[in-house]
Amino acid sequence: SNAFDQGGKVIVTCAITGAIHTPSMTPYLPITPDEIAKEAIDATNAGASILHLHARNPETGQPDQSPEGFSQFLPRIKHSTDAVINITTGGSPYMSVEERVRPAATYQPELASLNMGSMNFGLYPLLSKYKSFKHDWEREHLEGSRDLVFRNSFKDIEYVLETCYGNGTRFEFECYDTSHLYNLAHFADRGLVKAPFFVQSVFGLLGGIGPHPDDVMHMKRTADRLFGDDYRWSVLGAGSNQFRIATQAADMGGNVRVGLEDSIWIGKGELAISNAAQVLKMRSIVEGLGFSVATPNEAREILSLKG
Ligand SMILES: C[C@H](N)CC(=O)CC(=O)O
Ligand SMILES: [Zn+2]
Repeated sequence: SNAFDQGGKVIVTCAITGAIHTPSMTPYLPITPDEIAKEAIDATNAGASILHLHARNPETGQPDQSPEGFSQFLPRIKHSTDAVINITTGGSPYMSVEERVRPAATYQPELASLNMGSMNFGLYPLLSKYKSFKHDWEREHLEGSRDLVFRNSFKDIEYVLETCYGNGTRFEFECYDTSHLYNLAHFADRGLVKAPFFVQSVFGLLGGIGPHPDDVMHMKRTADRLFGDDYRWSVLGAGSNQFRIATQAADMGGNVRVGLEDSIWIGKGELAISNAAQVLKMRSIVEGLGFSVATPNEAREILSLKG
């Protein structure tokens, strides 16, 4: 189903910092717990109802998937907002699934991301855009992706499901291609995932499906055929495709994801100064289409979350 069936409500997810972009790419990437907490609270006040969260090393900005790393900002966010907390199990594509699932297993959030297939994860083309980096790990992070496989085997996916389902945690199913939709259908056939499925279709990440409007239509048509009314569709566009992809989907009643995890831009060649700036731009597009942004409780209703 989509906004047309959701009372004209569009769920805006904001992915605050992620594990793809690095500190030398933009001065606005939240790194420290204070920055992550403030950005998350501001994004919620701007209209986001779901916060997709990663942690980072406050000194170097390196992805940090330790429960301790998350403990530095989670309580403040929970205290200051009623946003739906969505903890990553993707972490950084260089991490093992055991390491990646620990924060979600520890904090038992309403939502956790679940990547629905293994894939090449091409970040190295970004190298040509930056002459120098503050930290050595940044260049290694990008260069290493030439030979990187983001591993999400059927066994890995089962492991995350088994680890989290008992906690009432539901999933943001990250689907980077139609094969990932079929993998989700496979787990649905096995009764290992419960409807409604929150499908986060990812466009324009090198190694996954492209950012062309036909790609968006193809993923939506495939999801409609495989899941009918049993899914809630959402999209994210990587990099400079973010707003074009989100607008196309919102026009079709789709839910959307923005945030500095997915793109550091607010417009052509213009850096976003905050996550809230992207949420506000997305909100004006959603309202311009005659829809309205869902509140956290409306999102809980639409996604059947444990609350
Ligand atoms: C393209 C996004 N970085 C996908 C993502 O958010 C993965 C996760 O955290 O599990
Ligand atoms: Zn993520």
